Amino acid sequence: MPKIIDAKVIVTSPGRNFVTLKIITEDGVYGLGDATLNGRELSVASYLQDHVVPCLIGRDAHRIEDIWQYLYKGAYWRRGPVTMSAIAAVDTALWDIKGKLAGLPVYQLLGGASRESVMVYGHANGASIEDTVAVALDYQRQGYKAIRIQCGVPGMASTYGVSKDKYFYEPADADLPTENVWNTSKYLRVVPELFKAAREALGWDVHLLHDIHHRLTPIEAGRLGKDMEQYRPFWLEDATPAENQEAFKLIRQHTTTPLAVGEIFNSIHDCRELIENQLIDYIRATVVHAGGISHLRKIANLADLYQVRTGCHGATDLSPVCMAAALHFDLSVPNFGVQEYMRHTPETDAVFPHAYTFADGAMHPGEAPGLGVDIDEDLAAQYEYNRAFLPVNRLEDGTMFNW
Ligand SMILES: O=C(O)[C@@H](O)[C@@H](O)[C@H](O)[C@H](O)CO
Ligand SMILES: [Mg+2]
Repeated sequence: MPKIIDAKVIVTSPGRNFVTLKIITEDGVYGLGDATLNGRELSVASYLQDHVVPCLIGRDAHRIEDIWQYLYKGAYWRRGPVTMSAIAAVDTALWDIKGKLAGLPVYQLLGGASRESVMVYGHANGASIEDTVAVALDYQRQGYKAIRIQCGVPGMASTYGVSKDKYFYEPADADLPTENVWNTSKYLRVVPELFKAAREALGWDVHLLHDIHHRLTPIEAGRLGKDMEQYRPFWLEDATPAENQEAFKLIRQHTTTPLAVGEIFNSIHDCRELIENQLIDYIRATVVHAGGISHLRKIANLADLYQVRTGCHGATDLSPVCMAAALHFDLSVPNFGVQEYMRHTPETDAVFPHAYTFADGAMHPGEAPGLGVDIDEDLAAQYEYNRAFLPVNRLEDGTMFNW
């Protein structure tokens, strides 16, 4: 058996923070797993270092499901983003090891490719409608078949999803949370205008997506969905906070615009009600925050029964290790929908050399055994952890609101 003899937690910050688990077996084969929880990174690093690593030593790296159950049931305190990100890191690293030992890319172990490559969506954002459309046109020229569009709201100083740098969006930008201001009625006016302008400039052959970031009430979301139907969005994401999943019934009653939810979900139990009641069209859970490849497959299998497709979260705070794992998963599942792809900076790519590639609006995980992603530990050591927070959001009268 490939016995686990060591596991290290590597914290690095090549432009932003990443936590990576490296599991090493007796014969020197190792695997990597992403454990990054944006803005709360060190809690997962400690969970792994102090509470998980000691339990891994001496175990058979081939027994992925057994180790998953051991960590999940054994912790007693089930679920939650910290626990599930830590378990995800172990699970991902073990799939990487299994692939390397088998001499096969992970997608082959998951049943093989269900498609040639996976469609990804890029982020076009700008301060104004014109800026956003110009960036979206650039994405279209680069071959993207799906583009998320977000623009600044007139009369507001800052808006979620609109960054200083047009191409490298990074919301965790300060060592104490930045405070943003929000006005729903101004926002509700600008989004249909943005989509109208984008359809006029980009045509109808490209998929257009939009992220609401949990900021609407169900009835506001229903109205926006209805206003947007004429522009045929691919999806509206996170229309309303998803703790109250009943809310989606109200949205559904009012619109046929497809709905996507789930980037902050961490287990199948968060997804189940929305999927079984057919209240969503795309499930956004991904490898690092939802218990790893093993657990995400269970979510996808449940979703497949209800024609709900996958749309894995793929922001820059998910490391290239998560991106690689997501691509192997995407290539294999029957009910794949789309994969989010926000490019990492060259500094991040240098720390995590990887086999995955982008061409013609789609990505492929490559044919390297395992996940096809590595970590340059010497380079990683040069980038010290940098405390960084996601912003908070207030209404104009000062009320704390959803970010
Ligand atoms: O859809 C998305 O990519 C966003 O919602 C993310 O940028 C999200 O805000 C960050 O990943 C939070 O860490
Ligand atoms: Mg989102």
